[in-house]
Amino acid sequence: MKSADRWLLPEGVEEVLPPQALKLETLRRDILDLYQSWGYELVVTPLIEYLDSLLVGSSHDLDLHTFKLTDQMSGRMMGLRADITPQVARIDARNMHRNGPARLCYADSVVHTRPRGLLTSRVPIRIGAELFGSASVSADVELIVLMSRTLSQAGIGPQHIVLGHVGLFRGLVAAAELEAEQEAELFDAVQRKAFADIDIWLDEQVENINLARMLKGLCRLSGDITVLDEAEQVLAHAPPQVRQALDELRKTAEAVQKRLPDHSLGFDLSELRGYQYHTGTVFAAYTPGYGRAVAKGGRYDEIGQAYGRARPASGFDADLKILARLSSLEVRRPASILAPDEDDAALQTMVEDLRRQGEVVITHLDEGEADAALLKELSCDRRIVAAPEGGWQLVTI
Ligand SMILES: N[C@@H](Cc1c[nH]c[nH+]1)C(=O)O
Repeated sequence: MKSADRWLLPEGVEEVLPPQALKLETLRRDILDLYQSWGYELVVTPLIEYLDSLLVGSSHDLDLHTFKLTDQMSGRMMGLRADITPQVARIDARNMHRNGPARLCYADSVVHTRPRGLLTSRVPIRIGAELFGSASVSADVELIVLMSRTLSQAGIGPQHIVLGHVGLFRGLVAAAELEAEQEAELFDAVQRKAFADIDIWLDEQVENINLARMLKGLCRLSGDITVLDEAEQVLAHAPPQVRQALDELRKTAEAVQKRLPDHSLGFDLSELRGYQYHTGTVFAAYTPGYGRAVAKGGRYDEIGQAYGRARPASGFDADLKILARLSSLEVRRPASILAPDEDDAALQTMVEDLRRQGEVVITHLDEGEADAALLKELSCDRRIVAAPEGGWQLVTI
């Protein structure tokens, strides 16, 4: 190994340096304060835990993204968390003992075996909120609005919010009585939005022509709110659970539009991003200049069952590193004060007082006067000097 290669970081693994790290931390604090003001309580979940508990009830996709290693103490397999949502669902099911809704939030690193997308980190910092114990449309609306406020807090806009409902596809697939393997094939084509493939596949595999027609129509339903009217027609004779899903989606859309009147709303009725774990309304936020969802989430009512207590659940998360990258907020290191390295009680008191008032005071450790280059490097605009009449004074540089 060449010595230059020794310091090379693995692909998708990066350091965050000043001033970006300050921006990231500022956003983390502000967003967690926002969640607290909405009643979401902070939880901290372990970075590493036994694989079987980490992956309980989770998708094949999450399994693929999870780094695995052997625990030297127990000999059991452990995994590095690739998502925090299932851990928080477990906390709600096993530890919280709440009868009413539980609102929880988090901000922590996750690790991925491979990046989720082009230019995506393998060590994102997930920040998110989850609400357990309410199956209402209002709970989804609360989370969609909070997701949007998260982006606003980070100085990200304009925002485009896209809604979908996995119950539409699921309900039609259930009615068509597809085998798991067939469902996976169709799912794959739908995710790729390969319309020609979908049509051929449905003609060959689904005998009920009405269901095949509805599935073909559903895959093409994306765009603005008029999509919901089209869906009414395409799905007019769909099974009751599909009609109910459409009804929920419309109610959610109307309430979100009222709460966020200046946001553009879009619909993608075959959005299946989190199909393996989402069960109802799904939502994502987009912003110009970033090709993927900046924040995403949805309803996942069944996950708690794996932990012994099924509760309705809904939530969203975002990668704080991406939020910091897209943020228009200016977060700068504050100007600082340079203090001499003198063992003098009056000087030390003055320094402590200034720090308590929120000033940044840096001790000048080197021999001799600080030159202009050093002052610039330390971002100093003032310094403490000996006053002619004794004691210390602050002077502007
Ligand atoms: N953790 C989910 C998003 C989500 C959060 N809460 C509910 N859903 C994902 O990675 O897609």
